[in-house]
Order: sequence, then C-alpha cells, then structure tokens
Amino acid sequence: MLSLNRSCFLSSSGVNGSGIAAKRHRVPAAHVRVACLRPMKAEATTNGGDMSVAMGGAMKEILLSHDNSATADVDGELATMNGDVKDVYGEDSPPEDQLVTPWSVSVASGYSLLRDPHHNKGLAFSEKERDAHYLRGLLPPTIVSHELQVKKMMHNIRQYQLPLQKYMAMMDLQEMNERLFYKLLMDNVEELLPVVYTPTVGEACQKYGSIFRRPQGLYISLKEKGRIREVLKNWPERNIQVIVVTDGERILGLGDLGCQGMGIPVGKLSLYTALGGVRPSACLPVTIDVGTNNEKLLNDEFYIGLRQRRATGQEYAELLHEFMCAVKQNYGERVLIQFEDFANHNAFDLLAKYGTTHLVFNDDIQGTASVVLAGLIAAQKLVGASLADHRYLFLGAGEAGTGIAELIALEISKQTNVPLDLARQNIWLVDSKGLIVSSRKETLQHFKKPWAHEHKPLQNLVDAVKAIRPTVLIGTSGVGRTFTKEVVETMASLNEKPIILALSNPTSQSECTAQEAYRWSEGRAIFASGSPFSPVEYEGKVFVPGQANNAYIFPGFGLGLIMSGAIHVHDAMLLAASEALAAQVTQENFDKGLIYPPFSNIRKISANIAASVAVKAYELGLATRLPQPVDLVKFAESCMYSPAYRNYR
Ligand SMILES: NC(=O)C1=CN([C@@H]2O[C@H](COP(=O)(O)OP(=O)(O)OC[C@H]3O[C@@H](n4cnc5c(N)ncnc54)[C@H](OP(=O)(O)O)[C@@H]3O)[C@@H](O)[C@H]2O)C=CC1
Ligand SMILES: CC(=O)C(=O)O
Ligand SMILES: [Mg+2]
Repeated sequence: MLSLNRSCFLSSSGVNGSGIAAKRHRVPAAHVRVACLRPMKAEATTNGGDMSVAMGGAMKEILLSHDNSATADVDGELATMNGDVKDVYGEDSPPEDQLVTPWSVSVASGYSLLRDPHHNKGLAFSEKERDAHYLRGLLPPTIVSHELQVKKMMHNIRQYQLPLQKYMAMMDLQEMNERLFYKLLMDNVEELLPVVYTPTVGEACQKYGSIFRRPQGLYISLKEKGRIREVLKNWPERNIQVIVVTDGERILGLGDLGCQGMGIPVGKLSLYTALGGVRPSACLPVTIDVGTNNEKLLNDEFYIGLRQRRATGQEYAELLHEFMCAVKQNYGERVLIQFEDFANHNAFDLLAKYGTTHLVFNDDIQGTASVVLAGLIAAQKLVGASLADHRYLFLGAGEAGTGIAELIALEISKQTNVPLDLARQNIWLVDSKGLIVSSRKETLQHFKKPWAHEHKPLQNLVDAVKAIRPTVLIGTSGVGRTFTKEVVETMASLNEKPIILALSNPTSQSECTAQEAYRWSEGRAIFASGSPFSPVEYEGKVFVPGQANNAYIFPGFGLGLIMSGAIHVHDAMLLAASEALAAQVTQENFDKGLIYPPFSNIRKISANIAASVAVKAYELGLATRLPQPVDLVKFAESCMYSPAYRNYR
C-alpha cells in the first residue's frame, strides 16, 4: 500500500478501492519495493522514461515508468505541480509543501501488490515484473495486455442480466484494479455510465446496506462530532482536491436514503476521474450521517447508518460547520467541496453560508442549471428563437428547477441587457401546490419568491401549460410520469418544435419516457432526459434522445476550478461552462435532433469546459495559479489523469 514517509510499514489489506489501511503490519523487507518520488522540480521529465531513485541501503530502486507524457510544456514552461490535478509521475503529484520535503511511496510486492487496487495490474504484469515483485506462482502464466483485459471485462459485464449485478461487478473491479476500472469506463463510457451512475446508482443506494462489502468513502456521523479533523486524517490520502458530500436526504428522486446515499458521492467522483481527468486519489467521497426519516430503512436490519430520525437545526448546522472547517484546515482553501443531493431546505442555505468562505459548488442547483442552459443555447440552432424569445415552464420548483430558472434569467439578462427581474418574467414554475403566483408569495420558500408572478392560481400542470403557453417545458419534480399525454399533446399543439426536458432521475422518476415524448408530439419534440433512454423509432424514423445531466458539466467545471486554483465559484463561470458545452454540439448532432454532444467525446468536452471556467476565474481575479497558462485547453488536457499502466522495475 501507499504510505508517506513510512516506507517499511505496509498495510495488510485495502479496505476499499482507495486503499485505506485497516491494519498496518511489518512485512519482510524483501517484499518491500520503494517508489521514491523525490522533490523534483518542474524540470523533471517523465516522458516515457524510467525514473529510478535510490533510497539508500535496503530500499532498492524501483519506480514506475509511465507511458503518458505527463509533464507537458505548455506555453514554454513546464506547467505542473503545485498540488494540482496533474498525474505528474503516473503517481500522485505531491502538494506544494512536499516539493521541498522528500517523500516516498512504498508499494507492497507479492500477494499484497495483487490486493492493492492502485498498483495491481492482474495478468498484465510482465515476466520481469513478476520476478522483481515476488509474483511468481501467484498468477497463472499468461500475460495479457490492458486492452485485452478491457475486452474481457466488458464481455463479463455484458453477461449479467441485471443492472445491479453490473454495478457490483464494476465496484469490485474498482477495488481490485483501479486503472482497469477507469480504462474500462472511459473506453465504454456510453455503455457504462448508466451502470456506475444514474439510473443504476439509484437502485444501488436503495440496496446499499445489503450489497455493502467494503467502505468506499468517509462516513461522518453525529458520533464523530468534535473530532471530524481526526476522522479526516483516517483517510489514506492527503492531497485531496475534490470532495463530493451528501447527507443522503434527497438521493436522486428517491428521497431520503440516509447513510446509503454514499453511492452518489462515490459515483460522482468516479466521473470526476473518468470524465474530467481528476486523479482518483485526489477525490474524497463523504457521507454525513445525521440519521434518516426513512422508516423503511430505520426498520431494515441491514441498514448501515445511524438508527435515529434526522438531526435538524443547531445540531445539524454544528456538525456541518465542523466538517466544513475541518476540510479547509486539512486540505486548504482550494479544495473543492461539491454538495450533492441535500434536501432543498438545507442545500440553498449551505451554498449561501459557505459560498464566500469556501470553494463550494452545488451540483443540483448550479451544475444542473449549467447543463440545461447549454442545451437551450444549443437548441437555438434547431428552433431558431433566442433565449429571450422563449417562454419557460417548470414542473418542480426546488434546487434543480429554481437553479436552472435563475441561470436562464442571468443569461437572458446578459444577452439582452435587461434587468434580471425583467428577464425572469417569461419563466414560470409549478410546485406541488400548483403554479407559483404572487398571491402565494407570503408562504413560499425564499428560493421560490422571485418566480411568483402575477397570475390567477392554477392547480395543475395541464392548466398551467394551457395558460402560460410555454415553448420549453422542464421537469424537475422528482415525480415520474407527470408529463402526461395531455401535457405533451398540448405542448405539441402550441409549438412546431416543443422543447421537453424530463430531468428527474432515476428513470422511474422521469416525467415522461423518450417514446412518450416523440409519440405524443408526433415526432416533433426536442427531447432530453436526466437518465438515458434508448433511441426510439417513430413512423419509420429513429429519434436519438439526449441526456440532460449535470455529468456533462461538473467534471470539467471542477477541473477548471482546480487547475486555475480558484478560491470561489462565480455565476459567470457557470455561464461560461454552458457556452463551452453548447459550442461542442456539432452539426451532425443537430441533424439527429440532439442538443448535447455524445458522452463518447467527454474528455475533450471537459477540457473545453475547464478552460472556459479557468478563463473566468482569471478574469475575475479568483484564480491563484499564476502565471496563467496561455493555452488553457491544452493545459487542461495535460492535467488529466490517464489510466495507462506504468511499468514497475
Ligand atoms: N438531470 C439532472 O442532471 C438532474 C436531475 N435532478 C432531478 O430533479 C429532481 C428534483 O430534484 P431537486 O430539484 O433537487 O428536488 P427538490 O426536492 O429540491 O424539488 C422538487 C420540486 O418538485 C416539486 N414537486 C414534487 N412533487 C410534485 C408534483 N407532484 N407536482 C408538481 N411539483 C412537485 C416540489 O414541490 P414543493 O416545493 O411544493 O414540495 C419541489 O418544488 C430529482 O428527481 C433529481 O434526480 C436533479 C439534479 C440534476
Ligand atoms: C443528476 C443528479 O445530480 C441528481 O439527479 O440529483
Ligand atoms: Mg444530484
């Protein structure tokens, strides 16, 4: 396992895919191989060449040569280091302070090496490596390439009938061979995204207690109050750059899943790496457990969380505050904290409270807004009207709904120079009590108030569609099948090309299916959904539905923040990300009726988003990485983690 400056102590077993040391024990010196990452300055090159550094005495050579040329010369300077995302040595890059303090990484040999997900290569270990690392006899004689391993794993995964079985196979792989997991995911992203992410991750969270094998992230419960810094130190990695944290209260559209929401941070962070290139060891999944109000879970003998109803008020706020402070103390002010799937009664307040003191991002409010705005900007090519010409109606006025509404208004205001209040006038929302109108203002939650326009009260969506006559209908209610035949038909009767976005996840909660959207609109809808749908044939024509999911945005967005050393998130960065994503939609995509590019191109898309976000960070004076690289797209690409195997000596 990895141990910093503790090269003789190896952990006996990895507890999870990130190699938490459950126990540490001495292993025979002969079985220790040391990969020493010296305090190399930027001039160190790793372009395919081996680096070996003698550690003196019993600690023999080692290191890993790696095949991705990690230290790119961007703008005439070697733009690496500083604790950023770059996988400089094919290993983790050291944070700044470690550039002046030698540090070492110990890699267990033999049996332990095969149990270490960060270094295990399985049957891909070469003859030489098998000799040098005491692997003889522990592996069958055959040697296979990384590519063949991917082919075999895909073959195996396709044998499973149930998505949850595929999910579990992927999680097992992540804990067995991390680089194979990421190569598999990256090479087959369109097929595997629905497995590691929505919709399957929703089912995995619902059954997390039963399928739980090894912890995959950090659990911080009320029991840890007063010692969260200590708990953070139990995590084996120090150089954390992104934390995705949930309290499990609004997991997708499935409600309160308590501690079992952990599947969401784990899944989101695997996308940070696969789609955005943030190295895995810089990612920390966290679940804050303050209890659950889900009676079914409280009575489930396999439930893994605290068996109590949710703490609220001061008790909740204090735990969250301690967590936020501990994170900043441990990892510095440039660690990105992504809030995920909090209930809206906490989400908006947390974002407002920590937005000025921490680098925080709420994916459900901000990431969703940015991806939907991108789709709407792209849709202008298909429908011809500008953003300001549309009328928008949302079903659902929570985090996603009001977040999207506000970003659309901001973009309209920016494009047309009208005041924000005026830009909001063509945007309407319906919540569980009906259309949000001014007569309800007094009783509305604060995030709904800006949307309380003058209108008579209307109770249901069909009436609202008929009255508002929207050109764009967006579902963010978390309630499945609420875009009924009558709703879609009314949209189609009002618009030549109705834009219909059914964003709720997972698939069971989607406001309508792709088939319903195309059939009921007679093939005229421009449709996208939060969870993927297969292509649909209608009257001899094949329609390819797009996926409007924040997964398009957050990995590149986060990369942009990290690589620029941003200290705060600003709305202008969200707008920039939307524009960058919209610009990636090609004529070929438009010809298929798509308003998003395919996920198969996601690394390139993320690099462009990251660059645009970084540009804004520099413009706004929020970037701390100086000087600014001239070619930020190239820089973003050079920062990205590669799952290629290294050669061990
Ligand atoms: N595609 C994507 O990338 C994303 C999708 N989502 C999905 O969006 C959904 C909502 O998430 P989020 O906004 O965070 O959730 P919230 O709980 O914050 O908001 C839900 C909203 O829907 C309203 N609502 C609930 N039931 C009905 C109903 N029957 N009719 C009309 N309105 C209703 C609620 O009304 P009230 O306020 O009156 O209770 C509330 O305004 C989830 O399914 C989530 O998975 C979220 C983020 C990203
Ligand atoms: C996609 C997402 O973040 C959600 O459904 O909550
Ligand atoms: Mg979410």
